[in-house]
Amino acid sequence: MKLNPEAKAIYKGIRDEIKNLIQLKESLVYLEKFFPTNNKEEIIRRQEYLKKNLPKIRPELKEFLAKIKPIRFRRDYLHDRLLVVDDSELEKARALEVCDVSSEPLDGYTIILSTIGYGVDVGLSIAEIAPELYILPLWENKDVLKALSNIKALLGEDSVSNEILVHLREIEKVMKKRKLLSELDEIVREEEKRLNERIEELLKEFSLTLTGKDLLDFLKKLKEGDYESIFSHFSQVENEILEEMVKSEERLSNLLEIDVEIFSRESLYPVEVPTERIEAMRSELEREIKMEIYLKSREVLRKIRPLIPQLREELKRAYELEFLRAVSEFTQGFAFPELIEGGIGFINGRHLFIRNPQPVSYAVGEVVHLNGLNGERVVILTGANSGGKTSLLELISQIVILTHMGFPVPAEKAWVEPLDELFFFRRKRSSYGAGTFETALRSFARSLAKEGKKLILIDEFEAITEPGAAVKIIGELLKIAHEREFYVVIVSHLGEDLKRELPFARVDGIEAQGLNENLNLIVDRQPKFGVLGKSTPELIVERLTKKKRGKEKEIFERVWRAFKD
Ligand SMILES: Nc1ncnc2c1ncn2[C@@H]1O[C@H](COP(=O)(O)OP(=O)(O)OP(=O)(O)O)[C@@H](O)[C@H]1O
Repeated sequence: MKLNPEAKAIYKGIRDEIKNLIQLKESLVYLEKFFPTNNKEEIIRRQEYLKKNLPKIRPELKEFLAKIKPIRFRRDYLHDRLLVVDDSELEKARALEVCDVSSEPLDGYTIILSTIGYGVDVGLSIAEIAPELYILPLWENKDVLKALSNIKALLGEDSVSNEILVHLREIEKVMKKRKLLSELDEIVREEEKRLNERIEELLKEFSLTLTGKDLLDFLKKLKEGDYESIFSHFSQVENEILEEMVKSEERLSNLLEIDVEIFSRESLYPVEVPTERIEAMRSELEREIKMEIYLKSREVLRKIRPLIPQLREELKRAYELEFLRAVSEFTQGFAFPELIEGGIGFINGRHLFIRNPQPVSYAVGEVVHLNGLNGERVVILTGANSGGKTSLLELISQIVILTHMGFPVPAEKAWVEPLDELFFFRRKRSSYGAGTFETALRSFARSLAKEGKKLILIDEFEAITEPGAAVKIIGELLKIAHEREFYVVIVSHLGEDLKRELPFARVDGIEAQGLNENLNLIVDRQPKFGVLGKSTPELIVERLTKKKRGKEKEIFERVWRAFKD
């Protein structure tokens, strides 16, 4: 569908509004597929797709969909392993580009894999040689798998993520160990601190027991040269300290599941584990954990590999669902328009960007469902300042654009003929002058010259030229539009003059009904069909007469009287 720049701006406004509701960037591509189209079958296809899918959307889906992220299985090169293969397989193995390959075992690798019996037996595939490339992304995205499972459950469907999650539990233990490894420094330093505190306690108790009579005893034995009993006194505390050390090491052994002997028996207090010893422990643990992760991953992957394509499908569907969810949120209370021939109309349409708008019913062309119309294709919309004329043109555009996107529209009911073009001429308050007039005239004429089904919306064309000339120009252009069977709604204050020129046109009016107690205009936004809208300057003068004081009031009173006479 062809949209001139102003119409396109309205389309973009709608698209951005939906875009803002979409929580996942991967879902945005779906929105791009809904650019307005003039193809009736395509509009119907889109409507049917949305009619089928929107009812599935429930508000509870939102929080789970927000947690969906892509699970990327990256093809990394793993430097920790060597694959030993027969000479004849070297080329094929290297082509996998997943780890170093050799025809004989080499030093310096944590994991040695082999197809010819030099290490852990493997087949020549990435899943066998580097199963972690599949399993670790799944493990790191357990939240995504859980969310997917919840989403499917809300749809009353089963998800493969449930089965994947069950199998992933098999690597839970080793993954916990891997986490501990990353915290090894803190764990050892914490134990070291605890041990030192315990030793301090022991020493404190020990010094307390040495007071008084014990001290005299001690001195006596020293004089007598009875070192044995003095040493035995000290060794008692030494033993207790050693016992505490063993306890600490046992605690670490249990936690890390390796033998731990890291506290020096040479210096008993304060205890300090040398960094090299922690590092040695770390590399031993790392080696063990890497091997265990490899073996477990391979075991798990053998079971879940066949589920991965379906998982990919489910993730894709989740992105689509998030798009649908945003559309559903945006179109709450909207209705699907009926595609008809001969006109455009709606009942109780609500402007998308006005808060609590007064619903408005409107039509151009042959729409039998609205009373008081005679199928006029050209309509002149007149009436009160700030009555809502521009807003009505916007509302018509919104309904027409959403219809051509295949979406429901903000109205109770709507009937729209599929069009080839929407042309919206918006009056720009800032730009007046010969240049503006010429540009506008040219683009108006260009739109009139081209074939196709069209809706032309014009907001106060006369504002950019003189009223007298405007009647002639607009009159002639609208005659052409009428001959070519285009639909036109034109906002104009020159209703009476234009009506004379264009007997085929309908004139509608939005009317101000008076002033309320705060002297604000009361406007009925619903245009009256076939009725010229009364203009409001009179009401504005009345308002100023009532609001102003003194000399100014006198002036406005005189002007107001002029209206009444
Ligand atoms: N259906 C509606 N319900 C509630 N408010 C509305 C409605 N239509 C328009 N308005 C409000 O009325 C004000 C004037 O609207 P708008 O600019 O469309 O009027 P207008 O007739 O084009 O005015 P002007 O003659 O000055 O160009 C805006 O603030 C708009 O939000």
